Amino acid sequence: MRNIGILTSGGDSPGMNAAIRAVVRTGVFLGMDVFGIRRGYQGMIEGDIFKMKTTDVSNIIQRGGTILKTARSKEFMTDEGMAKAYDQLQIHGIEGLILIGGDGTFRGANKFFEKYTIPAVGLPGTIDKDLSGTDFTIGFDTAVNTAVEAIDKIRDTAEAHDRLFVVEVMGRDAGYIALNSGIACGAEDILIPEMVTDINDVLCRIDMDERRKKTVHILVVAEGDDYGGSKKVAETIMARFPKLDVRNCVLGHIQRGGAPSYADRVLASRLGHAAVTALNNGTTQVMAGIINGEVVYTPFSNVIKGTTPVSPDMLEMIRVLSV
Ligand SMILES: Nc1ncnc2c1ncn2[C@@H]1O[C@H](COP(=O)(O)OP(=O)(O)OP(=O)(O)O)[C@@H](O)[C@H]1O
Ligand SMILES: O=P(O)(O)OC[C@H]1O[C@](O)(CO)[C@@H](O)[C@@H]1O
Ligand SMILES: [Mg+2]
Repeated sequence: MRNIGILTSGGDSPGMNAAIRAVVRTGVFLGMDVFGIRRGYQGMIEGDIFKMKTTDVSNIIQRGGTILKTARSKEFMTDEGMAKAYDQLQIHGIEGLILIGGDGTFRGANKFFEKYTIPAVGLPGTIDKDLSGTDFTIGFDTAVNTAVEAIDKIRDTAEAHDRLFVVEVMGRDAGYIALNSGIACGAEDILIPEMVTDINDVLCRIDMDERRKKTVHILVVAEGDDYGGSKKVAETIMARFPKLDVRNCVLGHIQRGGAPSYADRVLASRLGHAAVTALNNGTTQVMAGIINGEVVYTPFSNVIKGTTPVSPDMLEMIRVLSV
């Protein structure tokens, strides 16, 4: 393969730049021309494509965001949009694609391959870690560390005022950021989409904490939790415990930015290198991931929407440690 394209798609995640760097440098090392496609599939449709040099990826390994920019493209979900994207690949002579994104990005890639047989290899770039086929996704570690830093600060002020905080972290369909930041910050409770939230149980645990004279309560809620978000949880608690001083804090997009952690830089570098090598060897429609320390390739169709159930031992541990 002579010419390959690379794009980032869906929500950005810290470490995407490190992945772009690894892809460009591996491609050039293998004698390929690597074309950057800006703004994900939307840029592919619009022909926002340029040839990348190894120096274009200098000094980016430590930077958050994505130098290629990203987008969610409604147009790519139409036949006309895909046809325009294919035309642009033909114009630039691009024979294969490296896609850094999440489940939606890979779903799109499979549809595109069915129509136009352009081979693609993916890298898991999402803070949510809502993909099977890899132990970690690029950006997850950094996002959890950002959440931990923020929740630690919230605990300081909560302690000063004897307050209860309901903190919402990202995770549209997966509770891994909530689970891991909650454990790391000693949260009193953690609400995640993988478990049906019984609000009466949550209220009971607060009641028990009150009897034990706990003065600070931190509840970490994943945005995708089935009860309806942290605001509703906070309102329900206020209604049941009018004497408690309750605050709600939504951490939001700060979790998507910032310098990637060392773990995300290493993961991105390994997967970027592995993905280009695989594409060059004729592998297609797979996502490169790392399981138990080894690079593995999982077909896009198996990667799509995979959250692993949270182990009951982990939940039991959270209850014990928050006594
Ligand atoms: N069924 C589909 N057909 C064609 N294209 C799709 C399809 N699903 C998703 N895409 C394309 O992939 C893009 C990215 O998908 P999505 O917005 O779901 O993000 P993602 O890749 O899952 O990342 P994240 O969830 O981490 O933000 C979409 O904006 C769309 O252009
Ligand atoms: O970029 P947007 O549209 O605000 O998307 C937010 C969503 O993206 C994610 O950050 C994943 O990329 C989710 O955690 C969150 O629900
Ligand atoms: Mg997704």
